[in-house]
Amino acid sequence: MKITGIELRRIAMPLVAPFRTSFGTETRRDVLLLRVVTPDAEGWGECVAMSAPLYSSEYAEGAADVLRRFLIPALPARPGPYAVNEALHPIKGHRMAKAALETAVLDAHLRATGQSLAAFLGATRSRVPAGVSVGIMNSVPELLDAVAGYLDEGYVRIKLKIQPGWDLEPVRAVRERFGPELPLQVDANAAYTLADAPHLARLDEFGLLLIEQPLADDDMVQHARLARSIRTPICLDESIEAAEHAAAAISLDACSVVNIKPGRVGGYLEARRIHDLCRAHGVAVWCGGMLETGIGRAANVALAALPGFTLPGDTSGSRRYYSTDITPPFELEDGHLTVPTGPGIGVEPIPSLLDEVTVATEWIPL
Ligand SMILES: O=C(O)CCC(=O)N[C@@H](C(=O)O)c1ccccc1
Repeated sequence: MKITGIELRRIAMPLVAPFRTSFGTETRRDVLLLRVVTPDAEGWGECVAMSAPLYSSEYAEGAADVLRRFLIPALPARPGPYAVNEALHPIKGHRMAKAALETAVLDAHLRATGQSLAAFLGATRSRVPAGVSVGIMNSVPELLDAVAGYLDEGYVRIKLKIQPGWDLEPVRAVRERFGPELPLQVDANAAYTLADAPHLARLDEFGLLLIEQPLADDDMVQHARLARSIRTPICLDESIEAAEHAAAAISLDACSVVNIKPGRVGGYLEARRIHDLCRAHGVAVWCGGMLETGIGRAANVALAALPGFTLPGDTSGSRRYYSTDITPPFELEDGHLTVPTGPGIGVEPIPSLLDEVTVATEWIPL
C-alpha cells in the first residue's frame, strides 16, 4: 500500500468540565490527529500525548515534531501494518507519536482490505462494559453528585482519582453512599511514595478492585514492595510502556492488573502483545483512556473486546468529555459501548465538526 502523504492536524476540544488529576487539571484537549492517504483508502490515528509533558514525557507539539522530522521520513514507501514498528524501532521512545502513525497506517490498510480493527485484533465480543474516570473534586458532596450522575447514565465501574489529602475521605464517602457492591477503583497517577504504604493500606477496608499507579512510573521494585504491604491489588499504568515492562512487572509481582493504553505502549499491536502476555500469566487487563476523541475511542473499544480484557475500562461515552465529538458519538447502551464493525476503526470524523475544532493542518507528501 503506497502512501501518497500524511496530514498532521491539530484540534482543540473543549472539555464539558475541568478534569483534575494528581498532575494537573485539563479544561481542553489539544489533540494531534494523523490522516494517512493512499490511493485505496485513508487511515486515521490519534496521538494521545497531552498539551504538556505531565502524564508522560511526550506532549502534542513534540509528537508533531518527531513525526515530521523523524518518524514519517523513516517509513518505507509501502508499509504494511507490521512494518511500521520495525521501521520506527531505531528511533528511541516517542511511543505515543509512533502509536498514532502505526494506527493510521493500520486503519488505511484495514479500510482497503475491508476488515474491522476488532476482527484484525481478535476481538471476541460485540460490546464492552463502560467504566468512568472521576476527577479530583472541590468537595465530597460535589464528588458524590458526579458519581450519582454517572451511575444514572449506566456506568458499570467507577474510578476515582486520588492524591495525598484526597483519598480516604472521598473513597469512604462513595462506599457509604453507593454501597459495598459498587465496582470501585482508584488512580493515584504516581502521587505517593513507599513511605505512604501504611496510609495506602487503609484503603484496604473499602474492597477496591485495584489501586492504579500509586508510585512513580520507574518504581517497579518499589511497587513490588508495596504490593506485599497492602491487600488492594496494584494496577500499573505509566510503568508499562512495552510488553517487556509487563513481563518484568509480573515476574517481580509488582502488579496483579495492567491498564493497557495503546498510545502509551506504542500502538495496538504492542497493546495486543501485552494482552497476550498478561492473559498467559492470568493477569487481568483493562483498556485505559486518554480523553480520546471518537477516533481513538473507536480503536480502544475494539481493543477492549479482546478476551483478556476482563475488567471494565475507561472506555466512556463521548459525552463524558465532549459536548460534540468529531465522530458520531459513542453512547452508552445498558452500560456498554458497541464495538464498531466497519472496516478499520469503523468511524470517520465528520468534516464540518472537524473543521470547527481544527487549529492547524500540515500536509507531508511521501
Ligand atoms: O476516560 C478517559 O479517557 C480518561 C481516563 C483517565 O483517567 N485517564 C488518566 C489516567 O491517568 O489514566 C489521564 C487523565 C488525563 C491525562 C492523561 C491521563
